Amino acid sequence: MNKPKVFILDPFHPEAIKKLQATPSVELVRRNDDRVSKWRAEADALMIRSETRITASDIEQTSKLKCIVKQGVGVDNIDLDAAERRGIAVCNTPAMNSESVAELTIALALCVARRVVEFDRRIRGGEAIVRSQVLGLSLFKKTIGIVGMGNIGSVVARKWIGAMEGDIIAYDPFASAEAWPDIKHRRVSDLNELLKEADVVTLHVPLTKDTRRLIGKSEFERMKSEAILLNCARGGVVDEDALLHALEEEKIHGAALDAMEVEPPTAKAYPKLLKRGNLIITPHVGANTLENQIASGMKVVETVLALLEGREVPNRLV
Ligand SMILES: O=C(O)C(=O)COP(=O)(O)O
Repeated sequence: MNKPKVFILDPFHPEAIKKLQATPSVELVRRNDDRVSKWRAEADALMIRSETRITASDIEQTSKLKCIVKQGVGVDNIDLDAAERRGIAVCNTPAMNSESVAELTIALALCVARRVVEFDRRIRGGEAIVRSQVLGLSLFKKTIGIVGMGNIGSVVARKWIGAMEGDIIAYDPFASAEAWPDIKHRRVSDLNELLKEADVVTLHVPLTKDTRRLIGKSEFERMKSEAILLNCARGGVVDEDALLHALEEEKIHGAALDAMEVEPPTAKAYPKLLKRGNLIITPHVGANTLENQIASGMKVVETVLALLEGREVPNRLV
């Protein structure tokens, strides 16, 4: 009998690949293999991250695909309805990257507040900054507004309390009122209330039809003039034209984006945004820590092997 074939379509940590190579019951087809384009016809299992898009048409063309296992949380790059129609299991690795994404979120908050990247850029550009003429903002005891109080949002809250001793306002229409009893936070049912009161607004929601452009022109109008916006979630959640306008008009102190509508973000795609001094852009690396890549990669492998053996897994979405 032929061994089930596992196709790896995105970059995975070598530890995870080694583990699969050492599993005699499966055959591995890696991204650099010529056969990789044949995944629709030949794959029993797919391993992906958020780079590869799996459309309804891709799924309809598959002949024996049993599962798609996505490293990370967001599954907006997979047509879940099409997978469900074909009885293809889709799994992710929930909560595994929370610490890494939350760390980057806090790092970006501090960098924007204290203008770290802006100063570095200006100094490298040859400017002799007069330090008495530049001020940052302190985040000590400031209020963070967390939009999406799930696994990642809750870790951001813990770190915020630990590092800044600040308050938490959370907006999450899907979390139960009893969620996170050990984290001191105030839940609001109106996003506007959070936007009005938060010194830092941070987004930790999936990209869905309800969250697309959640933060647009009127939301920026409601934010404090010293507010910082952080997006380590998905590009589509922020209206990027409205953000550009808010930064140009100095309606907020600054922003940081680890996720953008066009990735990788380039000067060609974002000629004006990339010129803003009060904006930090990172290339969707919230989950890119060595520790998380190893742990999450191994979790994906474990999930694929379980599904191919017909075992149930708790991280199955459809
Ligand atoms: O967890 C997610 O959804 C992420 O965005 C991380 O995706 P990545 O594994 O870095 O492609």
